[in-house]
Amino acid sequence: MDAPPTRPARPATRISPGSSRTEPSPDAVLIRRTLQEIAPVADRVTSYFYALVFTRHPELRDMFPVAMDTQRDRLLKALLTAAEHIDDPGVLTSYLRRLGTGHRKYGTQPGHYPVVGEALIGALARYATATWGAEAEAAWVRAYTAISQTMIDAAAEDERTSPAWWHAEVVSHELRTQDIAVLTVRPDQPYPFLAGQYTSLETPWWPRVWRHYSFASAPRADGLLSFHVKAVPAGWVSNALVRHARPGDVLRLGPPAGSMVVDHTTDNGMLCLGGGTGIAPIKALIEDVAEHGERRPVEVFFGARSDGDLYDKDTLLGLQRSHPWLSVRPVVGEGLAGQLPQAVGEHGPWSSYDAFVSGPPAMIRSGVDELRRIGIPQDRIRYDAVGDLVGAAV
Ligand SMILES: NC(=O)C1=CN([C@@H]2O[C@H](COP(=O)(O)OP(=O)(O)OC[C@H]3O[C@@H](n4cnc5c(N)ncnc54)[C@H](O)[C@@H]3O)[C@@H](O)[C@H]2O)C=CC1
Repeated sequence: MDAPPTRPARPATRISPGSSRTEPSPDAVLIRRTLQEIAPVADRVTSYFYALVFTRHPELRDMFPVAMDTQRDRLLKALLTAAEHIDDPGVLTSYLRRLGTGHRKYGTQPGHYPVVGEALIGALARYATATWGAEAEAAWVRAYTAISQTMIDAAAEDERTSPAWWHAEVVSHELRTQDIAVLTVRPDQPYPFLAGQYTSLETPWWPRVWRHYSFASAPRADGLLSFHVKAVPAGWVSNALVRHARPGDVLRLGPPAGSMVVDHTTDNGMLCLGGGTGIAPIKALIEDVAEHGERRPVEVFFGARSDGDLYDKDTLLGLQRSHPWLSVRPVVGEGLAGQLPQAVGEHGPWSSYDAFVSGPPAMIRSGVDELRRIGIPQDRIRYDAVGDLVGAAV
């Protein structure tokens, strides 16, 4: 799941606009103006921000991966995203709380926040020269103080009930295709999560490089967790997991996250689109419905580029045989922008269904568009853009 960014219509973990205020506050106006000004030079702002952090506080360098190219802008991006939505406390608070608890696994302490705040202000002052001044600085200081306090409080609260991370030993590694492996791991402590959620994962081969993976099973009585991993070109973590991981290796897991979960208070039908290894959390959702003894219709479309890529077809067809309420339709095609959503459009009607979409970012985008087109309201379409969680909040 070393996946590129996406911009779906209702990301469960992304901050979206929607404030009840009609007029932005003066602080929000200044913050947005600053953000607009730095947007064209975002790369330089990012480099300068990290240079400030590491030159002033070299001891913090060890908290970040050795090679920062893939991850280096996550922290800054998260902070800028949060600041942009400073007027939207409802959405912002839950985002920041996740960000705060998710940072526990990096070893983040309350004392680190002022360091980051200084670097943030330093980088903005240098690159947003047209907007910068006493007022803009005061607006940013207020925003950052609120942001960091929410993160610190959430981390402190989480510390009372959860570890900062879990160790998990690989207990099985099954190569399903040349590039796809199914890994099962045993966490060292109970790991509570909901079917459809994902976690962040670090391998021993790439310390401090974390990637998101969805759980491929609902919570199990034996506590084991499973993941479907596809080795993607230049994907350090995914290649390590597919080609090097063996039983006995120990990974680290962050906390669970994501809202692509089953609402057990309704018996609406479920329409699930899973593309490639995006079928993993859909399989977890099916198991969840089966365990709850529900009889709601579950219709799954499993998209893959070729027959060989339908690596989990037998498991899904097996589930279909044991559950009369479940229907699984494999959809195969090469490079097919639009084919999976089209298959959904051709069946139906779906207007009384809840929808779940999981897969590559472009598939999520076109899938969500198609689902809306066939009449499923936005608020009944669930997905987590796993490859593109703003700021890698977990
Ligand atoms: N919770 C989630 O959203 C999860 C997402 N993923 C993501 O799923 C992806 C899986 O990668 P692969 O197995 O290589 O998938 P893939 O690239 O082989 O594509 C899988 C399916 O999606 C379809 N698809 C791709 N682009 C499309 C588009 N623009 N419009 C319509 N359909 C499109 C393909 O035709 C195929 O049917 C990764 O990006 C991974 O990060 C994986 C697990 C969970």
